[in-house]
Amino acid sequence: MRILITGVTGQVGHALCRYDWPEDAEIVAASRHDLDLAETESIASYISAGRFDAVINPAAYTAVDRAETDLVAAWRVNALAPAAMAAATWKVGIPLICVSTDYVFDGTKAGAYNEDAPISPSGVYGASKAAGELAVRTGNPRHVILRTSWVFSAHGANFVKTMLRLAEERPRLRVVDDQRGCPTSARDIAAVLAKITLRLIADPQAPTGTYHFSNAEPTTWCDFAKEIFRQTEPFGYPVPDVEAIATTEYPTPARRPANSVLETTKIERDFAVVPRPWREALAEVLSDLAHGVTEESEVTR
Ligand SMILES: NC(=O)C1=CN([C@@H]2O[C@H](COP(=O)(O)OP(=O)(O)OC[C@H]3O[C@@H](n4cnc5c(N)ncnc54)[C@H](OP(=O)(O)O)[C@@H]3O)[C@@H](O)[C@H]2O)C=CC1
Ligand SMILES: Cc1cn([C@H]2C[C@H](O)[C@@H](COP(=O)(O)OP(=O)(O)O[C@H]3O[C@@H](C)C(=O)[C@@H](O)[C@H]3O)O2)c(=O)[nH]c1=O
Repeated sequence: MRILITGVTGQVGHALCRYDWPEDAEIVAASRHDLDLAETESIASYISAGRFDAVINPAAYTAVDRAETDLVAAWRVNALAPAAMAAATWKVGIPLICVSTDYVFDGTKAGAYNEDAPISPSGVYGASKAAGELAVRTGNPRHVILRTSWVFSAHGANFVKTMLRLAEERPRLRVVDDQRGCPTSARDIAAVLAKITLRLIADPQAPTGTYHFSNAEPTTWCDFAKEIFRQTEPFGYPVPDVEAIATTEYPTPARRPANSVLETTKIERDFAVVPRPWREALAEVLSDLAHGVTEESEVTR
């Protein structure tokens, strides 16, 4: 079986390429150079020529603040490209697995968001991802949209690596303590995406639709930062003071949801997925970073 993976230089795409796929899986890892998703017209021919059995699309325009002023570019990659992929995959009769975000919610709900909760994105990134979701839902009934949140890994850009970099530069960090969510390891997301993809390829009756997946145990960005430094202290990394601040004290171009905790019971039931606590996944990533396993090495499969 041939599986196309996009966004392979990113956190999730890279983890997917390093996943321990079964022997009979041929992974086609498409970088921007192979398939530029901003060139919407090229997507259909690439997919129809590829003779794939499934497409996994973690590629996205993920610069949340930059998207506010780079709207067309964000919409091209996050909305138009998934639309073209949905049409192309439906035409050749294969499933499409896309990744979406907790930022489709406005964060005003008190508890965790389930898959049926109304979406109401507050920024361009979230809105463009929501449009991509809609296009996938309407374009290919054999789809899974996996919403996740606060992704981190040893590879690529993320909050964990930002905190470690800032700790080298400053003795004191100020981090918002009134936005709640669940940090999620890219490696864990990749394992879930692989499981779903293999099931969809093997079973035409496999469940489809929208699913939430994150690591377990909601937290705030501030407590996430504190835990990063608690865990890195034994490695001899600098440990800054972390000051809890309100969102109003850290103005950003894009508004982030105050609560974007995702409820994961549906994916646990339908795909037998068991989310582990993010602190456990964080320990794995920090250990990789401390031992120089940055996962930057070339993907060979
Ligand atoms: N990061 C996060 O915290 C979260 C992410 N998500 C979603 O998860 C998915 C994976 O995110 P993550 O791995 O962190 O993203 P990254 O930002 O790490 O990677 C994005 C990937 O998309 C690729 N890409 C961007 N534009 C294009 C283009 N025009 N053509 C081809 N490829 C392109 C990038 O390629 P290049 O290197 O060439 O730019 C890169 O490989 C995304 O769909 C994102 O919306 C959901 C929740 C949280
Ligand atoms: C660097 C920094 C950030 N912050 C705040 C800003 C923001 O509210 C929060 C997170 O900051 P970041 O900009 O790193 O994260 P952000 O880009 O908002 O992360 C999001 O990325 C997209 C792609 C997603 O889909 C989301 O799930 C989420 O992971 O922390 C501080 O309070 N202090 C700091 O020093």
